[in-house]
Amino acid sequence: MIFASDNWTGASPQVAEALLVAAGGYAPAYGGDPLSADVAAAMSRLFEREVSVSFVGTGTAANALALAHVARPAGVIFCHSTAHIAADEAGAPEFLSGGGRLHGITGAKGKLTPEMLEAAIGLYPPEAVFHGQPASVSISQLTEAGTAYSADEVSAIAVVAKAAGLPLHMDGARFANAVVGLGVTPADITWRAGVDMLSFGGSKNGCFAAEAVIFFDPEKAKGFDFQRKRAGHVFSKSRFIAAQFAAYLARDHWLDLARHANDMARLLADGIEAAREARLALSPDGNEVFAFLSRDADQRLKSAGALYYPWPASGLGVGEAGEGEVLVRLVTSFRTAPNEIDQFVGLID
Ligand SMILES: Cc1ncc(COP(=O)(O)O)c(C=O)c1O
Ligand SMILES: C[C@@H](O)[C@H](N)C(=O)O
Repeated sequence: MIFASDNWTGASPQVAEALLVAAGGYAPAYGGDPLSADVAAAMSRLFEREVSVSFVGTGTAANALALAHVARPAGVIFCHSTAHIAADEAGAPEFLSGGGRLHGITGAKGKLTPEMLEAAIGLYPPEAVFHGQPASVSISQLTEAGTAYSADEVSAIAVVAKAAGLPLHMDGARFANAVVGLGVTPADITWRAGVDMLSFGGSKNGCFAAEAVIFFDPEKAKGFDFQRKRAGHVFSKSRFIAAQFAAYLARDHWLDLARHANDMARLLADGIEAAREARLALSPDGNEVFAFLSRDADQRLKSAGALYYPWPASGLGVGEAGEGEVLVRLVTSFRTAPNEIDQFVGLID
């Protein structure tokens, strides 16, 4: 019963096999290999328009470098207060952007609302040199609450960002889970909805370490690779990141992996809803389940070897844990087995 994080999960056999095949022979270094070009073409097909694709090694690098690329002096990056860029990246966005600051907005279910974003931007009038100047907006898809923005919700955020002249970034560490959960195309919830830059994550969903920054207008990617190089993310053997993505995207393998993870999360959420010693905090849109467990159930689960994290209620908009309860995050993955769910549910019933 491993529900700590999809960061704990290994790699898909198809991705592993592709990496072994790519290990043979020679190939031009630093992105000049044919496989890297193939992946760029595959991503353009996937997003139904020409896109630029830049590989990086972690989701944090993808986020921080994308936001650094659009940074401004005394720039302010608007995001959710629980956003990974605010809570779990050790100041990488601020550091790589040369001192940009994050302005956290606490909308329910891990989401920004257009109204809250507009109000926050309004706190930084252009002539107010003391407060800094708006630089960008970043949303997570899935959010850190395991929820997904609908295409209309993304569009509404983009309208406010564009009205203020701000680029919109999407942290897609779990983008695959959002696409499957929403039943939409990748284009529908990105550039068609006004997203300018996407951190396209593969590491949590079956790759070893494969992340990419996608610009939906390749013109706006000019100069980005200098950001990437000086942060040490221009890979000498780029073909090994490319090989992972090639296998990941082939025949929609990435969606199959995410679909299984989401299905397991739904199964888990249904079991929690029916249980006597647990209650669901939020209905999952992807592969993250937030639940209140009784402390007795929490103890029983841990004694049985279940692994998961307690989770702060702030930003979820679900209220605090009651007396004798604990709020936890349960993350499923492509490797989660139905019998793990059955075992977990059997211990909270
Ligand atoms: C929502 C979200 N964004 C970004 C990241 C960053 O990824 P990494 O840990 O690879 O830097 C994570 C990590 O799990 C995440 O959960
Ligand atoms: C840092 C931790 O939150 C990680 N991003 C995860 O989702 O597991």
